[in-house]
Amino acid sequence: MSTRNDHGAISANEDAASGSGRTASRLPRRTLLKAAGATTLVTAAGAAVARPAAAAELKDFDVIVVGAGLAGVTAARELKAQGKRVLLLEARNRIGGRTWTDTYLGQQIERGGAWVDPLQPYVWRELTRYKVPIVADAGVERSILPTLDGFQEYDPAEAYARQKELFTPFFEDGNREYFERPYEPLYREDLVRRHDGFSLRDRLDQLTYAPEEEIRLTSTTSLYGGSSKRGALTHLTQWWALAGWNFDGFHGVNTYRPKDGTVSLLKAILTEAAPTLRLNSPVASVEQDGSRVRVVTRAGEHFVAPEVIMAVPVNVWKTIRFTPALPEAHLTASTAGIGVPHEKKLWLDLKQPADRFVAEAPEGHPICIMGRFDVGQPVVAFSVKDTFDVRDGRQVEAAVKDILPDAELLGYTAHDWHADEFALGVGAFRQPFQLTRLHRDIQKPHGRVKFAGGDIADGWSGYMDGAVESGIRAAGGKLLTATEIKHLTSAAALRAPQVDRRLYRSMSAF
Ligand SMILES: Cc1cc2nc3c(=O)[nH]c(=O)nc-3n(C[C@H](O)[C@H](O)[C@H](O)COP(=O)(O)OP(=O)(O)OC[C@H]3O[C@@H](n4cnc5c(N)ncnc54)[C@H](O)[C@@H]3O)c2cc1C
Repeated sequence: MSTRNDHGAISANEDAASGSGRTASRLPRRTLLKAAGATTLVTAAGAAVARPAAAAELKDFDVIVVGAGLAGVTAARELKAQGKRVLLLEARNRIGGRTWTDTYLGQQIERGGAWVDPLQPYVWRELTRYKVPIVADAGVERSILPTLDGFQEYDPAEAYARQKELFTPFFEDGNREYFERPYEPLYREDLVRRHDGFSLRDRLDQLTYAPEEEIRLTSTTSLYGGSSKRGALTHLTQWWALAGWNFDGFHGVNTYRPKDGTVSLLKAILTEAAPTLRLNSPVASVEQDGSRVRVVTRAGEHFVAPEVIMAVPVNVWKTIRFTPALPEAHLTASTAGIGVPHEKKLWLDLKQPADRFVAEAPEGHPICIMGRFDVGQPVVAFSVKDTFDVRDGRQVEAAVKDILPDAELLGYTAHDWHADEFALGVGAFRQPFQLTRLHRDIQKPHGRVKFAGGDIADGWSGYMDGAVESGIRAAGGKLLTATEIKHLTSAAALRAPQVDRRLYRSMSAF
């Protein structure tokens, strides 16, 4: 491989030390890490002011929100609208959590969540409210799919037409009633129960596709944790229902992005919320005592308020000490995990191929999906293989070349979300039985402690939309009615840049 610089054990080690799990083959990391060590009080406008720890001056809050991802900042804004004083505690040195606008090779990239869609009413409403400009990717020119003896190139329209035929029976068994109201996943709990125990692998087995057909589907079915056995059929079916019960809607959700990155939306919400934001403040424990909740950071600072909203990923709950202990459902969910494990997102500097393509690989391959979605952009790739070590440049190059033998990899940058201690996975994708056995209970407060996050949303759980919905719910804000959702999604579709959505490939939330 010809490299402009090598794949960098040095930067990989720095990342491991910082606990971020990110591997950057070229980015200067020292500046970032230096900033991460400081205790910083940040104004809503984003200006950081270094301050000594001063717990005494930080006690007059009505609510403490833990986690400055999309759910946390949305909750903070809703609370502000109710006249509440909010302290927002964030573990990292940045806002955004599992969304993370960064740069690579001088270009804007998203290391986490990237795409938004008019079919997603909560997040689209926020984008509209703050006039955040939206762009559409250009769509792909080539589609590369696995066959039984390698990979084959197709015209994308042709490839997706076949995938549509294969995927549609996956969800449609003549009965759509079990997700009659997709934003209320347990509205027909009686019917959902019949399906909730099935994994995606179970459904593949039921449908008895020919091996050469099934292999075209497993990049999707294994995307939720590395094996098609992990993900629940009901979660994918709910997304399918939210997308309008059709393949085009489902595939199209990876078309649009905020032009200036997801961070532009986060900043807009945060500016309105104007909480006291404290970065670099990982919370170690949450103790309820009579009428107050005490939140203690790892550094030993403590803050007290009558109410707390935990807007951290479900997978992270188990790492925080709660007194009294978390209810069983919350602990079970956190221990088993709802956020998809093992996922890494990579950005590859490929000299060849230079066109816009998408390539899918079968279950078990180190790279599930990769593609270049816009002219001149680096190639984005996703891996859910537990043994794939993105710090090892040789492994990365071998995985890429296995799919694209002529590829010329010049460099890459990656983030391992599973190794990231403040995420412990990517977005939500429930496992069998988690919807019917846990979902309702883990949305419930634990005394004076409430929970928020895209992982426990009713609608687009696993997407940014779900994070907004959940932040509104936890803060006691007004959720959208079915009529409002219908109205918003059709109006939003008209405002979105018009492109041929058949040329886009869903990576679902990931
Ligand atoms: C690789 C990847 C790709 C994705 N692609 C898409 C996509 O294209 N479209 C889409 O809609 N969604 C996508 N998602 C999902 C989406 O990003 C998430 O569902 C959403 O951002 C979750 O928001 P949240 O606020 O619930 O959680 P988070 O964003 O995780 O926010 C939680 C916050 O809590 C903080 N925290 C954690 N522990 C502590 C602690 N102990 N003390 C204090 N703070 C703490 C974290 O640092 C974080 O800032 C993707 C996610 C990933 C990772």
